[in-house]
Amino acid sequence: MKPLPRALTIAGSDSGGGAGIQADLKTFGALGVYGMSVLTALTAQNTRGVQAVFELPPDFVAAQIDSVLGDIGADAVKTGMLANAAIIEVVAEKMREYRVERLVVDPVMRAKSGDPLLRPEAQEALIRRLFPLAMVVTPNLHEARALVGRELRSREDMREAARIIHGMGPRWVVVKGGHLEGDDRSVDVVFDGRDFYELDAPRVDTVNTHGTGCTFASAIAAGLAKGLAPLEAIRQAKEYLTAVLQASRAFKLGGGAYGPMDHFALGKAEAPARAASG
Ligand SMILES: Nc1ncnc2c1ncn2[C@@H]1O[C@H](COP(=O)(O)OP(=O)(O)O)[C@@H](O)[C@H]1O
Ligand SMILES: Cc1ncc(COP(=O)(O)OP(=O)(O)O)c(N)n1
Repeated sequence: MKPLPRALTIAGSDSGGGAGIQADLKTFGALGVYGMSVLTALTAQNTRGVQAVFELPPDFVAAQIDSVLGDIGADAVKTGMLANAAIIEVVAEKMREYRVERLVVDPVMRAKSGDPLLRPEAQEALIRRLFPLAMVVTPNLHEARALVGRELRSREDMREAARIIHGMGPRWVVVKGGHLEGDDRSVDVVFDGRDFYELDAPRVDTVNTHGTGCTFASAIAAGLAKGLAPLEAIRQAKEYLTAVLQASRAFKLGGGAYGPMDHFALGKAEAPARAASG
């Protein structure tokens, strides 16, 4: 029997279940990957926003990584909310110690609600300590803007940002276009240091976009854990995310502006068809 691919997420908890560790583990499960988690912070969060954040001690983050990578191991690792510079330092040190090759860094800075998830002074540590270890980094437009220090309004701006961020060390950069205004497509720009690729998908008309970034980065990690090449893992992640967004449109949870997705909506949509044909 083929061993189950293993993926680890190092991220914060979203008590509302839409983003963070919860979205990551749902994505791993939906994509047939054995998921593990190292918590960096707890958030009291729902569809209305983030009400409170509790950052875990860096030593405890290190202990969790040792428990998982010292015993079970991982075929790919994904980072999400890292909260502060001390946690970033510890995570980077452990990625080196365990020689993690397939590392996806989602440079989470704030939630869609606008609430901060990374201390501003920690951005430097993210760039200097973690980016050089990353196989793929996945900034959204706001994060890319903060990383390169200029406004991004067009695809051309996204390409330029991808080029600059690539210079910070990662092998692949995906600048996500989910927040680009006035576009009926949802286009992400991918750069590997030589070539640009555009991942083009229809923009899904839905309020259920909470956790799209976490889901996308976890799906890339799942693909890498299965042994896919980076570009193929990125393409498949985009397809998965678009399909889940489409299938989750009727989902309604909470009273806030952005609802969560239903990661298992695809399986449910297919179930009656399978039963009918079987
Ligand atoms: N309404 C939408 N329809 C289709 N794809 C979307 C939509 N919103 C975001 N995406 C896609 O979701 C992924 C995550 O992007 P984004 O929402 O920008 O990230 P984040 O959640 O980190 O802010 C990207 O592939 C982006 O293109
Ligand atoms: C605990 C936690 N981690 C990350 C995020 C950000 O998630 P993201 O996928 O970028 O989704 P939005 O927050 O932008 O909807 C989070 N909110 N909480």
